[in-house]
Amino acid sequence: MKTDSDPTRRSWRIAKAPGGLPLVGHALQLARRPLEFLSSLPGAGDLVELRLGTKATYLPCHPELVQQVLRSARVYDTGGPVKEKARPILGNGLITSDWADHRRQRRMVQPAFHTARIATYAVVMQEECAAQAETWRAGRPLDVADAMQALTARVTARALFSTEMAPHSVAEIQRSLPVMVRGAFRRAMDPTGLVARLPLAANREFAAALARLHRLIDAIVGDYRHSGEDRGDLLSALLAARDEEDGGAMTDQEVHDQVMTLLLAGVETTASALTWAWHLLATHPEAEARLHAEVDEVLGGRVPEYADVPRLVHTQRIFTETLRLYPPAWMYTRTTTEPTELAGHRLPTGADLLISPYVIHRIPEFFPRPEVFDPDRWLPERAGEVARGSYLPFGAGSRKCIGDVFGMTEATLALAAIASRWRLRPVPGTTVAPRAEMSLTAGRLPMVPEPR
Ligand code: HEM
Repeated sequence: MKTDSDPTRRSWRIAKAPGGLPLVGHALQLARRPLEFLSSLPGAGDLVELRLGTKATYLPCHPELVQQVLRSARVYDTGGPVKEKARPILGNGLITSDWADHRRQRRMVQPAFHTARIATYAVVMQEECAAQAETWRAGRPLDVADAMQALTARVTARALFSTEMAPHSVAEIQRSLPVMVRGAFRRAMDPTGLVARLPLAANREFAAALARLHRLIDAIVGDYRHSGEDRGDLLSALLAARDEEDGGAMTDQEVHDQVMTLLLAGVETTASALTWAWHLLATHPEAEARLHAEVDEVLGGRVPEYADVPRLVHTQRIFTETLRLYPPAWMYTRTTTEPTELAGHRLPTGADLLISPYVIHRIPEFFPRPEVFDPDRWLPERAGEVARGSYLPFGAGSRKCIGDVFGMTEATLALAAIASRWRLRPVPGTTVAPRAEMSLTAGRLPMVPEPR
């Protein structure tokens, strides 16, 4: 990896984003063409000020500045209007909690993602990936986005709850989660808060889906609490967690909020990235051929399992590179809790910052030929080309994705299980363009499976 130059001696370029309008500032540009607009800003400076309405908001366009923000979680806390809108949906879990409470929560949830636990969840991943590959029919087009969403919803739900309640709960989560995610995104994007209050069918569907999910999670948490067994799943780990400082357990409401948070954070992100991976493979035959060669060699026709993951190195590099080009968490926010200084620029309390892995991952200074899908840029001998701290699909610091290993393992197993049986071909005439929604999605992606 490249090393940093001394940040104290650096002279940072501070700039204002061009083209703001009176009253709305840059809000329309951000709402209409977020990826194009944000990606145009690193050319202007290392720290760029834009206005959302009348409020100054900052986009750090250099990895050192992004790292500084993400690693100072007390000063740059999660916050702002997006978090306030997420609270009624997610309650007070890892994503919505403030800095002080987050530390305690993270300590409690972390053991559920311990390597030994991931190995257990990998059994579910292995079964579901093989089952997904089984349902496809040669020559019959399928919506890959839909298939990947179904796969990751089933994996996450079964990793969470492994009991006899699983079939019903998995079906309910598959039905209600996408409605909940769409509704949450609409609310996050509406600065007025009015859309949520209109008597629209979409709002009624959202409220019903949210109520069903809450009821389901309440019932399952109640059942687990009653039985007291460790079923080896995520929920058992959450219920068993004890705070190392005060020995306390999480309340049912706290566990409930963590479960909602894990569902919202874990399903669509992994599904979007997997969908992009299939699109990239179909349009990059050399990477696809090497994937096929690797899965044939490592698996020899077997269903992939956890122990295979370390040997599926090209498969992992494909997913790593997919996350660079199309990071599902394309933008997230922080708000300052006290006056501070970034890049030598004074920021007041309450200043909002936008962190965009999508923007950083496409700056040529940090990723040579950034538009090119090149899984080999992650070969150990080429790792020096990538500037330290510039690869951010899972964030950084104390709020870094808790499900990063879970997601990587799931995606590696899914790519290997499916690629060992199928080659996915694009349906002619389909145009694919990234859509910056709750995740960075490809929208519907019809493809035709061909047996290998
Ligand atoms: C490829 C898949 C994934 C990507 C790209 C991704 C990305 C991210 C990012 C960027 C963050 C940090 C956001 C911030 O700093 O504000 C995050 C946090 C989080 N992710 Fe993931 N994630 C993925 C998969 C998962 C999975 C599978 C789970 C759970 C099963 C999960 C659960 C969470 C949780 C709970 C948080 C909040 C962590 C905290 O604040 O302590 N994610 N994720």
